[in-house]
Amino acid sequence: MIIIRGSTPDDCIWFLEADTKYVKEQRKFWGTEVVAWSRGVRGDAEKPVVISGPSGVGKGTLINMLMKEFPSMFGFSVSHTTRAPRGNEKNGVHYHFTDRSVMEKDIKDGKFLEFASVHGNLYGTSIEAVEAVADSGKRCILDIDVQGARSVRASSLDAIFIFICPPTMRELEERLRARGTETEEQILKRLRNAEAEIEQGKSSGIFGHILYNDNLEECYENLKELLGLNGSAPTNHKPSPKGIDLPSNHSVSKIDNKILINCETPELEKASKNLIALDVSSLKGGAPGRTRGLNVYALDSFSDGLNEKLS
Ligand SMILES: Nc1nc2c(ncn2[C@@H]2O[C@H](COP(=O)(O)OP(=O)(O)O)[C@@H](O)[C@H]2O)c(=O)[nH]1
Ligand SMILES: Nc1ncnc2c1ncn2[C@@H]1O[C@H](COP(=O)(O)OP(=O)(O)O)[C@@H](O)[C@H]1O
Repeated sequence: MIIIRGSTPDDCIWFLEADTKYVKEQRKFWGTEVVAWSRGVRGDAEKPVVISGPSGVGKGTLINMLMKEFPSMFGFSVSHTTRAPRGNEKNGVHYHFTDRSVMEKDIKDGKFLEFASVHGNLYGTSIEAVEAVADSGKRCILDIDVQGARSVRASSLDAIFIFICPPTMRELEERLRARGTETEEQILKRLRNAEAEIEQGKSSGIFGHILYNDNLEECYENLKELLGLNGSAPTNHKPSPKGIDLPSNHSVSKIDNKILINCETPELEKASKNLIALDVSSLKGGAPGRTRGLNVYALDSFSDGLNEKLS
């Protein structure tokens, strides 16, 4: 672990990853030794939720309902795509609309957690998209296809996988047509792909949960239930932790899983709260990009609190 002096509180603690799942994965991918640094992020993030299903089944509708009812709890992973925006879609909100050449280069540079060619266009989840949601203290929702879900399943991201099924193919076709966002040719392509997607969604073992979206309200209730959101409004949204100021003069020691930074403040009156503890016992090594679970707090070294908190 290194602490960078003079950096912002959110950017001052970094970990060198040794043999974490991510490093092993990247070593295998590149066929060479890999050095990975990841930023120490205080607190933890809840498991991301991966939602898949054929075009027109209602994924977007269900996700919107969830985000509307629990705005402080969920954040959407904004994917990249090479398809053209629909009339109501905003760049950076619904998707990052991008050129194929740019996206292919970013994929090559390892910026994507997963990507797939779907209905003739390239779609992908950037590592940054998922991490940005987790940084904001929210639970990340990914709307991705079955191939993407398979890649996420094989990655270091620990997630919940949900597949949404239509009641019938006929109903799926009606929804796609009624939505009115695709040309006839695109609708037919999406319907052709839907059969294989449903087959794989049900049988591949990727998805831990399958929900039928027949009646929308019922399906939404079932979704909330499996996310543990039924009943009273959840209160487990953690406030963002406050920043810490790292002084220029300090000494560092280690007791068990706690790293203590002793700040040398010359004035006695300022010398209470002069010890910062970094509890690394719950670290989740695990880039991409971040090591989560770091617990940082100030200790008053002149009180019994020190012994209490360290015992
Ligand atoms: N693998 C992958 N699939 C994605 C991503 N973003 C969207 N998709 C999937 O691409 C498919 C087409 O999405 P879209 O063009 O928005 O059409 P819609 O499903 O009819 O709303 C859907 O199955 C999405 O779940 C992504 O980042 N990665
Ligand atoms: N249970 C449902 N019953 C009827 N229409 C639905 C239901 N769920 C969604 N829809 C409608 O079907 C269309 C496709 O839904 P959408 O959320 O865009 O699907 P997806 O994101 O899976 O492509 C939308 O017009 C939506 O309002």
